[in-house]
Amino acid sequence: MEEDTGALPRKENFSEWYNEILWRAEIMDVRYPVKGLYVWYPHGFGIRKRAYGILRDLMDRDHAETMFPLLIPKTEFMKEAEHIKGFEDEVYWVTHGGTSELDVPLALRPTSETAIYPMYSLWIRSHTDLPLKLYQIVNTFRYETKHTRPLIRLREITSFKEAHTVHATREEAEAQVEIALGLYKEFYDSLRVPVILSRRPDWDKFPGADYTIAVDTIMPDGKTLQIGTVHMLGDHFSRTYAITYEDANGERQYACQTCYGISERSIAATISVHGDDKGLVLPPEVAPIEIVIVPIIVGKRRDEVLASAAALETELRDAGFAVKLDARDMRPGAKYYHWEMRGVPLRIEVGPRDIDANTVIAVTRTGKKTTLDRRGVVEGINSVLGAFGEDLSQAAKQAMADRITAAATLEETAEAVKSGVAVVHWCGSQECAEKIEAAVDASVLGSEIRSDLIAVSDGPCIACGGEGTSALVARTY
Ligand SMILES: Nc1ncnc2c1ncn2[C@@H]1O[C@H](COS(=O)(=O)NC(=O)[C@@H](N)CS)[C@@H](O)[C@H]1O
Repeated sequence: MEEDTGALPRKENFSEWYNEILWRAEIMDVRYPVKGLYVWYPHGFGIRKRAYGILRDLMDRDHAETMFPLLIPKTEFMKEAEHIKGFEDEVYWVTHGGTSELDVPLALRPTSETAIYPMYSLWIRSHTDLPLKLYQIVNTFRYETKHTRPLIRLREITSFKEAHTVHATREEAEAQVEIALGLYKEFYDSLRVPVILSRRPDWDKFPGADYTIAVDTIMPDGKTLQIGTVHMLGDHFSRTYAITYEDANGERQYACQTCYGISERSIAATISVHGDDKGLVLPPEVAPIEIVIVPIIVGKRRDEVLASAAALETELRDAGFAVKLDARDMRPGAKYYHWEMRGVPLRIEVGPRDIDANTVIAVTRTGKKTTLDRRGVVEGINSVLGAFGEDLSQAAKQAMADRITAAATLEETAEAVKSGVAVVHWCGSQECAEKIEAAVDASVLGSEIRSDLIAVSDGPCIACGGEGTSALVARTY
């Protein structure tokens, strides 16, 4: 990769900062010659690998991972009316195999309900087959006509984790919605990304679902990014795809389902929420390189310093850290710049003075400097990295809190959404939502808000004065 040493745009110019950080920190190459498709650089892929490793650990608690085919026959895809309506403008179709036309066109999965549920119908016979909880991490394809953006709005979603669960009763499915939301909360806590949960208005729910609960974060420019969704499907799809089971009394019942998805927007949020003017700032949990060791070479003690640094690298690697010794023939400052750009959480400096004092200097990516005893250095580093992660969580939470404003009128709402999220009272009607959206040029995101940064209350709808409850209004990605 060509090394560019020019300064990054300031993060306050978020759009320019985001575009530039993707290549300067070697996340994605956006030069692939198909709109909405991008290429992972190895460093970016390393972040994805670790983030999705955490996601898999969470999902594997009580789901099984599998993989369904990419191509979906039009006959199956066209069965669920609402689902089709929601996706017909976004589906890619395969119409030929080689030079011969296919008798049934095949859809590239935009999401996999219509691939999976015909198989669920074959697999599920009795209540003893339930609950069934599967997920897959695959690429999906959506012909997005809005502005495409790497990691945020893709035409090939390369990291689409979709879970599809089947239950004997609606109560169980409702409980699964809560479990899914808990898993997503844990996942984003690991990424140190604060989230707000809310129920999407009916016109914004997943096509074919009863209701959708969304997980949003607030990006540095004040716009929200939907970084996960959980859908209660009820028996809509089980009726369409004949997913039935025999209950304990031998009666045939329709199953009740949920599905929930996360994409590489999770990576976009991590990069955007934590990054600064010097580049990426990665939580230790997802950093491809957690620690970089920089030897401070001073004249005649060069060999001694390099040997000490190499011994430290081995000890830290054996302790399980993703550690790298940067012994390049380069000024330390240039090395600091290189690894700060790539978001390495911790730098360890080793020089002659440190060898004499039997210490090392630990400097976190956000500039906190600690002198650690060389003996017990692993414990020292663990506590420094733990504190660093907590600091990231706190800073991100404070940044989100600073962007949430209670608004009692349309004017106050219009002001608040310029820099973040407005919390307003809304009666829940589509008519008032449209009035609010037209007046403030932002979207009614959702109600039934769950966030420890927002106190939900009742009050007069800011559009009609009727009985309302707290709802989110914001500009969105
Ligand atoms: N074009 C896109 N690019 C990147 N991420 C996307 C895109 N479209 C949706 N997503 C992400 O994928 C998540 C799940 O997508 S979804 O349509 O809401 N839900 C589903 O497809 C369900 N079948 C979940 S299994 C969304 O919450 C959003 O975070």
